[in-house]
Amino acid sequence: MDYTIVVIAIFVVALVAVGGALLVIPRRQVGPAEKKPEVERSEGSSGAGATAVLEPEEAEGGTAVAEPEAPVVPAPPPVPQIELPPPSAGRLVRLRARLAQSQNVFGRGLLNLLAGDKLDEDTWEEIEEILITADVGVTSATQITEGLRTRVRVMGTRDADEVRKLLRAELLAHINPDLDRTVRTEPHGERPAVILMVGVNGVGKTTTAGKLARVVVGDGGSVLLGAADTFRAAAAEQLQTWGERVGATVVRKEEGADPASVAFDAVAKGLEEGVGTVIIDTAGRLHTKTGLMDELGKVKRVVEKKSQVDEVLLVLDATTGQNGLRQARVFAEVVNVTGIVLTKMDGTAKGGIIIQVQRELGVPVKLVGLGEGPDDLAPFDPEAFVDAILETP
Ligand SMILES: Nc1nc2c(ncn2[C@@H]2O[C@H](COP(=O)(O)OP(=O)(O)OP(=O)(O)O)[C@@H](O)[C@H]2O)c(=O)[nH]1
Repeated sequence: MDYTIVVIAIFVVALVAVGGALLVIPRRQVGPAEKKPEVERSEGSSGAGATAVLEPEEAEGGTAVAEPEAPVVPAPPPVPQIELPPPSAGRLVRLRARLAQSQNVFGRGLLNLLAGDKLDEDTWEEIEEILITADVGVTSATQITEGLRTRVRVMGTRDADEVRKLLRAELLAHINPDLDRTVRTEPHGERPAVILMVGVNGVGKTTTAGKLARVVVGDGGSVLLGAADTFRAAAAEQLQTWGERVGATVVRKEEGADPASVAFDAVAKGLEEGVGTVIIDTAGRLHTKTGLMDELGKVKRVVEKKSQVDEVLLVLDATTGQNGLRQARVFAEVVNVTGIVLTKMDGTAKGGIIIQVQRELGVPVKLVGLGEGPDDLAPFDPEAFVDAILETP
């Protein structure tokens, strides 16, 4: 009997022990699975290709329950920002400080000498030298000095303001304010105006083509750019960027393609799109005069099958002085240059080049580059230029 009671007691204890264990074990197993899997999105996870990263412990053994993936919506392609550049009017006035800064030596040097105690032979020689140093050219420097000397004598004045006025008038007369400096960008009915940019590499030709496109757009026109400088692939690339910024089509071909065919296609496309102005950048390598003549002559002839060429703008780097002038002469001999663009005027004290180049080529300076910024190209205004040189308010 006692034995039976002992056996029953052992059985009951064993039953309780097994039951308790059964109750505890399932709980432990449920624990980790209850935990929600953490899903971390990589940067920019809103777009396509977002990666769910599992925590290491879950990846090892736990049953990770991933949240349903949100439908992947591809990011829209970036819309190029089309800029609206400022109009051309008043640009030189805006950039006057830069001009005044670079031409300061030239203007102030002259004014200081003229305001000195004595105006003798030596002083007049110094005045002439300053003008020559500023690239005015020997002939013009002599004429300006003589003209000023006569005016000062006739007026019998040494008053600083009066002398400044006389110098202003003399310089202005040599820059010739009466020349027509209009850049002909206006279309002819259905036909766009065509502008050829010529000049040696590195003078800022491609940049100027891009800046000019902005001037035209800023003035309310529409533009197409032709990358006929097929010599350098980067030039077409550069032009493409300029075009995109103002929403202009750029016609280009592979490196080494025939520049004339690019120019022809550009004008044809310009007609088709109904744009007002087609600006064509050319390579104009100065390897030989005959080569240059062939290349530019062909471009011009081919373009003229579609439309007249309204402007041939010769781009010159103002910092290159006499070298630039030599280049200018060669270009003027091979193509009918209708206007000059002087770039990098912000980087030289030799603003007198304007007088010399106009005198040599008989062609007006129409635009000046005064910096690397996209809108640092201004229509040339003789009065604003002289006032900046002399810092006249
Ligand atoms: N400071 C200053 N830099 C300028 C001006 N105009 C152009 N540049 C710079 O001159 C450099 C040469 O300009 P590009 O337009 O590439 O010269 P390019 O004549 O077209 O040369 P290619 O494309 O090789 O024919 C660039 O760094 C321009 O930013 C200007 O008015 N002032």
